[in-house]
Amino acid sequence: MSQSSPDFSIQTLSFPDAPDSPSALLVDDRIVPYLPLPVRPARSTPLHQDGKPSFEIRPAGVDRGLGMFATRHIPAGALILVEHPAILTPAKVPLTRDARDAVYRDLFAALPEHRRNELRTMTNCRSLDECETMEEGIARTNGTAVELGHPDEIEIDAREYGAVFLTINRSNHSCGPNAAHKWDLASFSSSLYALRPIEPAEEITMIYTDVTQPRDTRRERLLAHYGFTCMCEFCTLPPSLSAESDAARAALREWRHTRPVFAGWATDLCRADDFVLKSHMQALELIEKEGLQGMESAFVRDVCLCWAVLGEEAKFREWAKKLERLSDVRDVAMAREVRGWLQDPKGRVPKWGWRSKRRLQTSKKKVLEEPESYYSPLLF
Ligand SMILES: C[S@@+](CC[C@H](N)C(=O)[O-])C[C@H]1O[C@@H](n2cnc3c(N)ncnc32)[C@H](O)[C@@H]1O
Repeated sequence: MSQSSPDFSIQTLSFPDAPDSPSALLVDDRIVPYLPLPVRPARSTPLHQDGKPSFEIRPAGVDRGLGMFATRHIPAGALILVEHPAILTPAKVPLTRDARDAVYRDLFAALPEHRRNELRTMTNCRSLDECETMEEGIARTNGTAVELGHPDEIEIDAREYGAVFLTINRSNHSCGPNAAHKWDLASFSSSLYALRPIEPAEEITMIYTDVTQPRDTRRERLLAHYGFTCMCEFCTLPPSLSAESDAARAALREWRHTRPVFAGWATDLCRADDFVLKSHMQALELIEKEGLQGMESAFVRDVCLCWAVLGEEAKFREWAKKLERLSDVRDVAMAREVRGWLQDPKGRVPKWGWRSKRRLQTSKKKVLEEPESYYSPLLF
C-alpha cells in the first residue's frame, strides 16, 4: 500500500478465484474498513461446452472501436460473464490537478504488468483539458458506477465509485440494450447478463445514459460524456417514429412512479380484477417495442402476483418462470423466493386466490340476502 494523500490511499485486492488479476483501488480512507475482506468467491461464469465463453471481443465497425459479440445463442436472463474490476476510483476526486495526475499514475503502477498493459488499450475519450493523463482519461471513460461502504454509516458521496472492467467495458452503448451488469460488493465483481435472447454474432450492448430520456437528450449526453453520436436503431428512426419512441419512453418513465400499485389493488374488490394486469401489459408492450427489457422485472413481478391473487395457477406459473429467469442474476433473493413459490404456489404465495375466494363469498352472501332477485320481474 502506498499513501497518495491524507484522505485517499491506493489499495490492492486479490481474489482467490482469479489470483493473477488483482484490482487496484483509489479509496477514501473512511471506506477502507468496509472493503470485503476476505472477498467472497464470485459466482462462476458458465462456459460453452468446448470451454469457450459465449462472446468474443472484436472490431465493432467504423468509429465504434472494439465491441463484444455473442458467439452462440444466449437466453434471456443468462449469465454472460463475471469479472473483477481492474481499477476503481472515487466518482469525485477532490484533489488538485497535479496530485490527481500522480495518483492515477500510481494506481496503474499498482497493477501487474499484463493487467496494466491491457488497461492502457481501453478507450480514452477525454480531452486533455478534462484529463491531463491517459490514465485518468481511461478511468473516466470506462468507469461504471458501483457502491462501496455501508449506506447507514457512510454518506452517499463517499460511497460512489467508478469501476473499470477489462472485458465488460468493451461492450458498447445502445438505447435498446440487450445486456446489463450487476455489481456485488461481497465478491467484488460484476455479473454481465442478457436482458433478452441474444443471437450468435449479435453485438452485446448496455446503457451509458438514462435511455428513458428523449433521443436528443440521450445523444447530447452521450456526445458530452463519451464523445460519440449514437447511431443505434432508436436514434436513427425517421422523425415521426422517433417522436413516437420519445413518447413511449416518457410514458415508461412516468409509469415507474404512477403505475397502479399491486398491493393497493390486491384486496380492493371495488377495482376490476384486470385493473393492474391491463396497465402492466400495456407497459410491457411498450418495453418490448423500445427494447427496454431492463425495466421489465417490476412489472413482471406484479403480473405474476396478480395471477396468484386471482388463483390462476397456469398463468401464475408462466409468469413466475419468467420472473425467475429475469431475477437469476439481477436479484438472487427474488429468484430464490420465486423458486419456492413454484414448488407450492397455493401454500407459499401470500394471498393465493384471495380475490376469487372473496368474490365467491360475496356473491353467495348476496344470494342468501336477496332471494327474491331470483325471480324475473317479467313474470309479474
Ligand atoms: C466503454 S468504451 C466501449 C468499448 C470501446 N468501443 C473500445 O473499443 O474499447 C466507450 C467508448 O466506446 C465508443 N462507443 C460506445 N458505444 C458506442 C456507440 N453506440 N456508437 C459509437 N461509439 C460507441 C465510444 O468511443 C465510447 O467513448
